[in-house]
Amino acid sequence: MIKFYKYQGAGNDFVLVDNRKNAFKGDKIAWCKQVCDRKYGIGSDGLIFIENHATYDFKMDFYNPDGSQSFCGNGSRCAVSFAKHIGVFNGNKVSFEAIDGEHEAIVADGIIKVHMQNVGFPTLNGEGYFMDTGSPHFMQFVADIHQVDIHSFGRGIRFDPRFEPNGTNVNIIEEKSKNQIAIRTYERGVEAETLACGTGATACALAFAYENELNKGDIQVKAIGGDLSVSFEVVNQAYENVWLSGPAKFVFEGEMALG
Ligand SMILES: N[C@@H](CCC[C@H](N)C(=O)O)C(=O)O
Repeated sequence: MIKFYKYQGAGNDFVLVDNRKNAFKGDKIAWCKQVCDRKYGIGSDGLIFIENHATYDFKMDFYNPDGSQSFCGNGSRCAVSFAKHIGVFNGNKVSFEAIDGEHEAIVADGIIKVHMQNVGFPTLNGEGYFMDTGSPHFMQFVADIHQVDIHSFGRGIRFDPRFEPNGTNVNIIEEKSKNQIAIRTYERGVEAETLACGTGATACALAFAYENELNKGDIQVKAIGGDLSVSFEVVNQAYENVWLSGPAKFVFEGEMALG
C-alpha cells in the first residue's frame, strides 16, 4: 500500500506521495493513470512525487492523469504546502526543482507563492496568443467565458495540427477590470476543463498585460474553482519576477494499493 495525501489549489486537485526514501517501487505512469481516475482510483488532475534533491530542498516529479509530464503551477503550490507539512523545510521559504528548472516559493498566511520562469512576450497564433509558462498555453479573449463550450472549443485547438506533436492547453479570457480577468482552461493530459490551472492563469495574466501594454502589475485571476494572482515586471522585452499566488489546501489522506 502507498500512503497518499490529497491537496487542491483553487479546485485543481492532486495526489501527493512522499517518496524521499524511494519507497515507491512501481511503474509511476501506470499507477498515475489508476490513481487519477475518478471512478477506479482516488481521482485527481495529477500525481506528484516529492523526492530528495542534491541542491534544492526537494524535487517535484509531476504527472498528468494520462501519465504525461509537464510543469504544473497549482501542483507546485500544493507540493510546497505538503512539503512543509511533512517537514521538508521550516520557515516560509523553499526551493525545488521541477521539469522546467529551479523554483522558489514563499508560504504566508495560507497563501503559497511560486516563482515562475522568465518568459518572452506571447506570440499571436490565429485568433489568440500562445505562451509557454512551463506548460504550453493557447489563449483567446472572449466577451463572456460562460457562453463558450470550453470542452469542444478546447479539444479542437488542443489537437489542432498547428500545435503538433505535443499539443497545447487552451484558455479563454474575459476582461473584468483593469487588473482582473476571469478564465476557463481545458487541460492537456486531463483532456477536460479543470477548475483552475496555475500555468494557464500565469499565461492569461501575461497575455492580458501584453494586450494592455502593462510593464508591471499584479493581475487578479478568477478561475472557476477559486482566485489566483500573478505579479510580474517587464525587463528587456520579457516577463521577469513572475509570481503565481493562491491557496493550496489539504483535503484528505489515505492508502492506495499498488497495481
Ligand atoms: N494544472 C497545471 C498544469 C498541468 C500540466 C498541463 N496539463 C500540461 O500538460 O501542459 C497547472 O496548474 O499549471
